[in-house]
Amino acid sequence: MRGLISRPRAGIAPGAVHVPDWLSPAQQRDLVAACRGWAAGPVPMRHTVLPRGGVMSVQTVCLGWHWQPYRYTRTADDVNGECVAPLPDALVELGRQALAAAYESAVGDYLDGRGEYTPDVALVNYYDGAARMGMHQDKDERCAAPVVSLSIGDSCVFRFGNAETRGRPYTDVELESGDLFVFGGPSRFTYHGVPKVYPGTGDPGTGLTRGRLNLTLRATGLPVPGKIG
Ligand SMILES: O=C(O)CCC(=O)C(=O)O
Ligand SMILES: [Fe+2]
Repeated sequence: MRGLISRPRAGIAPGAVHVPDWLSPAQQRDLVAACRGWAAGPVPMRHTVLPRGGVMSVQTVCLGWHWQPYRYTRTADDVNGECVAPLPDALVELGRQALAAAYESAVGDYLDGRGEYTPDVALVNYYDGAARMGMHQDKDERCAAPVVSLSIGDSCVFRFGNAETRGRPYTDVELESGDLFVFGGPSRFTYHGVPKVYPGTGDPGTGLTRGRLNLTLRATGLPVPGKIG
């Protein structure tokens, strides 16, 4: 929620930047409406089942590629076998703007050999009041391009740790609706998680009356269909 006192942008670790209130209220409303559509299909939003049978409390729908622990596929074989919806160009563009906003004049250090950032997958995560995400690394990608994370709705504690263990040292950052968090470069493989969501803290004006939405953009490094080289 936009408070009286604006929160400053913060470098949390080298390559990890928190930009509060980055999305405008209109952008948040548009993203909530779009997420509702993506959650409906062709692959419905669902709780991901982990390899040892555990079920994530967070619900997820993917765009561009379908993510399951350890792999990306074009079809959602663990859900309904349908092809995932494409990643909209508007989200790629938003990812590029996010990178520029986070890294400012240093953005060039985080771009690929072509001087670009081209995410090809978005995970849309929904947290109800009880959902959490354990400490993990985003490491199923064959590409070290930064991860862009956008938050809408209820505030949460985002725990940003270290690249060696799930434990300390870590920094707890409160992510509110509209906040951007980017981690790349030396922070790209840092363990992170969401130990707590604060129910009822989101502004219903976003269109999300309860819970928290997170959009995570990543570049998988996997081949683009129909493109050679
Ligand atoms: O919800 C968040 O802020 C983090 C999501 C995340 O780490 C992931 O989807 O890999
Ligand atoms: Fe993650």
